[in-house]
Amino acid sequence: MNTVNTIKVAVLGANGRMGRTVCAAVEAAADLELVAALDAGDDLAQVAASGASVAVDFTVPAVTEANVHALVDQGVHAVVGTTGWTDESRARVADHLATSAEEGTAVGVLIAPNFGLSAVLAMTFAARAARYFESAEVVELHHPNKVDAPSGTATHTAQAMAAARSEAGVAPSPDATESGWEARGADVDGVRVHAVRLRGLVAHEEILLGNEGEQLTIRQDSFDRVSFMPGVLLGIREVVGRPGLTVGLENVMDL
Ligand SMILES: NC(=O)C1=CN([C@@H]2O[C@H](COP(=O)(O)OP(=O)(O)OC[C@H]3O[C@@H](n4cnc5c(N)ncnc54)[C@H](OP(=O)(O)O)[C@@H]3O)[C@@H](O)[C@H]2O)C=CC1
Ligand SMILES: O=C(O)C1=N[C@H](C(=O)O)C[C@H](O)C1
Repeated sequence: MNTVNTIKVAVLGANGRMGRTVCAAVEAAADLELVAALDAGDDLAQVAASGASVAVDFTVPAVTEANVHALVDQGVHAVVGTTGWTDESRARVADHLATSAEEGTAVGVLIAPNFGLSAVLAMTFAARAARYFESAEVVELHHPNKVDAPSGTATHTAQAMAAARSEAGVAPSPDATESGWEARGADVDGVRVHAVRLRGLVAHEEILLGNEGEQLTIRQDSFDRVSFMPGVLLGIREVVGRPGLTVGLENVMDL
């Protein structure tokens, strides 16, 4: 379907697990039109040439930042699910967007470590609960084809929990470990994050919060990549009206 009101969408990483699912979801949406499906080796100039106003990036951590800069240069809005972002790489994108806006092109970029509703809610609940518990740790569990660890979702979760704990003046989680630190997971702003890679899994996260005599466990499970699609489609529809950088779907959903 091709009407004047459709949003024209390009997908980067279109042959990947997420990219294939996004292409199918965009093609099935009456208000969206898939105009370009690009993968490794394709020329990104094809994005603007296709008439796309929004590009969705599900590629690999090594290339996603360069892709986003190229999209901003083309005046194309970006919805980014690829992981591997840091404070520094996000700041470079924010600077680029500000310069682009000053020059008259107001582009929006949405970077979300997880587009699944259950994951977004789990992260939000975890951030709210984190200051009420002495101990806080995160376990993320994924399929063994995943190239990065810890997951973007777990990193985002731990950072939000750490910020809430720091703001509330909560002491570091108690831990008497003297040796074998490699078994205690990654230290994300003081919150330990453990990564499991197991055949049969898709994407799962467990947030563990403990006090003397009690525990709160927040768990979310993504059993199928279609679960990310409502969030991705929401991001496409929203990003065109949100110039500048937005990080996290929770901000688009006003959670
Ligand atoms: N935010 C969210 O909700 C979610 C995020 N993710 C994240 O999305 C990313 C992709 O995951 P997944 O689909 O499983 O990974 P895949 O490896 O299945 O897909 C990545 C695709 O990107 C391609 N690619 C590599 N370089 C480029 C490039 N320069 N331009 C265009 N395409 C390129 C790869 O090609 P080739 O194989 O030839 O290198 C591959 O086809 C990961 O970072 C993952 O963590 C995943 C699920 C949900
Ligand atoms: O690689 C994946 O599969 C996923 N990656 C994202 C992450 O690293 O958090 C989102 C989800 O967990 C699936």
